[in-house]
Amino acid sequence: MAPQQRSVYWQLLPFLKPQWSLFSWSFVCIVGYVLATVMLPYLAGQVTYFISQGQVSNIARWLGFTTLAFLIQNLFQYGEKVFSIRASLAAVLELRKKVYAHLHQLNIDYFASAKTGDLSYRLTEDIDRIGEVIYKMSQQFISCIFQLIAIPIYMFYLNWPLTLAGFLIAPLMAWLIGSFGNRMLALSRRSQNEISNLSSLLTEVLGNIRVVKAFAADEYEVSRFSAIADKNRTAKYRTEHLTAIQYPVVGFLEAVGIMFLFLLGGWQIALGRLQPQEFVSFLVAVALLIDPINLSTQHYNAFKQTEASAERVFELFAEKPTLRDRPDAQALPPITGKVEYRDISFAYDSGKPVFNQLSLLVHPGDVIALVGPSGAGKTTLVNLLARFYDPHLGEVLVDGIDIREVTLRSLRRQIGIVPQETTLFSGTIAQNIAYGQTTLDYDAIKIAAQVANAHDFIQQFSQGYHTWVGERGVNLSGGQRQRIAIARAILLNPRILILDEATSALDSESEALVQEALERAMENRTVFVIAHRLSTVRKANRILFIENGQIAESGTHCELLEQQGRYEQFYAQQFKE
Ligand SMILES: Nc1ncnc2c1ncn2[C@@H]1O[C@H](COP(=O)(O)OP(=O)(O)OP(=O)(O)O)[C@@H](O)[C@H]1O
Repeated sequence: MAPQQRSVYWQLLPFLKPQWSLFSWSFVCIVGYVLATVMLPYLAGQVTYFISQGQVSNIARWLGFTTLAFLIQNLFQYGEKVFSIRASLAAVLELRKKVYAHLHQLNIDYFASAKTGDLSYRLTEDIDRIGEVIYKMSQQFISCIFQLIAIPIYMFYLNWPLTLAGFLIAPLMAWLIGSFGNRMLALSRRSQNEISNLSSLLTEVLGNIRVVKAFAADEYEVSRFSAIADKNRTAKYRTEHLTAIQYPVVGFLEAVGIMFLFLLGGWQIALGRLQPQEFVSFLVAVALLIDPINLSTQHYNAFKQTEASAERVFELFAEKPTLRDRPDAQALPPITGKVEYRDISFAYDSGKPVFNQLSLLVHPGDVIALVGPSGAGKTTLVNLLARFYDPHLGEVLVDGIDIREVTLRSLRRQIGIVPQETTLFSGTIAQNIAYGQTTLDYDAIKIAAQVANAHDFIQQFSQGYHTWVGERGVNLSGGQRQRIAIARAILLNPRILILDEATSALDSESEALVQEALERAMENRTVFVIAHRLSTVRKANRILFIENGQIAESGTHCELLEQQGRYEQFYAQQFKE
């Protein structure tokens, strides 16, 4: 079989291997369980025989043996369940951690196109299904298969013509189960996609509920939701409908098979080729086969259905990060904050060049304001510095070191970023300020908050720095959130600071507090600020007017006004009240 046609389940092997000892113990218990189970028909035959002879003491003795067989069978069943659930949960935990860590390695571009709801569905529901299948396969399915092998062997030993006749129906059932399974996989793929579409829509719409409300788009959204939910219902119904057909068909065939056996058994007894107690043993063996047959049908279905989930999870591993640490990458030593862009050319995947041989030298402590029309490349310029992307030509150097030669972590830890919109994660204010740090230094957090003008408002909450924010936490105003973001950047004490000034207007008091916090944050650091405020451009050491992939003009506010070039025009439009 060609590797690409291999079942996706093969890719689970590396996650199952470390659990081999637990799986082995489970296997031992399964063998014990099946052996104890195979004893039962024989014991039932013996009990029947002594009942027919009226030998009470023998009846009691054989019933005692039967009870013991049941006890052993149940103890082994407990063992197989416990060992295999432990192994499956451990394997799934490893898989989930690996997928999540892998997602964090992917380029930032991947997340621009991927749907968050879909990703979270893959990491939760899909992986849970895989876990269930591993459990069912490693425990129940293997046990069923062993029973389906061991019990018929015993039946052959009892009376082979009867067994052979009884199993005429088996290939037909196997074929039926197989064809149901393939159809089930196709339907299940569709159903899974519909559920993940629903989850993506919910994440997108509920996450942007302000926009929905502002555009009075609630009816539009409800109808969009209804359409996808309806597709989801149809897909689910088709899967369940197939199951609804499958069980009665397989069940009916089983019933016909059993009737057929009674007929043959009666005939064999009449011919004197079979003892009545042997026929009882035979019937008990057949009864013991019903559960494994039914369960293996169910498990086969689950196995096929979950193949779609496994495909969706392993698809994520197929996404490869292009932006990663080189094998020989070293940690960036503490920097002074000198930045150089050397002959940079860069284009996004769309192919349209953003920069063409751009060069720029920034000295430690310089405050650089990036100004220019929308889409000129201001954000891209700082994205290249934080290495969210690599330039196609040229290099970005920090303190003379090409940033591709150092680890991403050591680079980003020395660059503070204050974005336009502050994201607060679920947690306390202190945890949000110290975002990404595992141990909290409350003194340092407090100092950072003081510099960022956040300490006073934080103190006003009854729980201070322990106040819960983010989802289900207190609501912070736009200005307060910005000051938390500033404190977050200050706490890292970075030599390079990137500020993306918020365009949304704050009230004048809040504005003044944010402005003051920013000015303090900028002190003694190299700062790149995507400027939207007049006060910022005035204070910058240098303004870069970016246009058409180039630094069209460069100088202080006064110098550029005197030049009466593009900046002067832009200034007249954008900044003058
Ligand atoms: N992830 C992306 N994928 C493809 N193209 C992108 C991406 N991000 C930005 N661009 C394009 O690159 C160009 C520069 O974008 P950039 O965001 O750097 O501009 P900007 O000057 O920061 O704009 P604004 O002031 O509007 O934020 C634009 O043409 C934009 O459409």
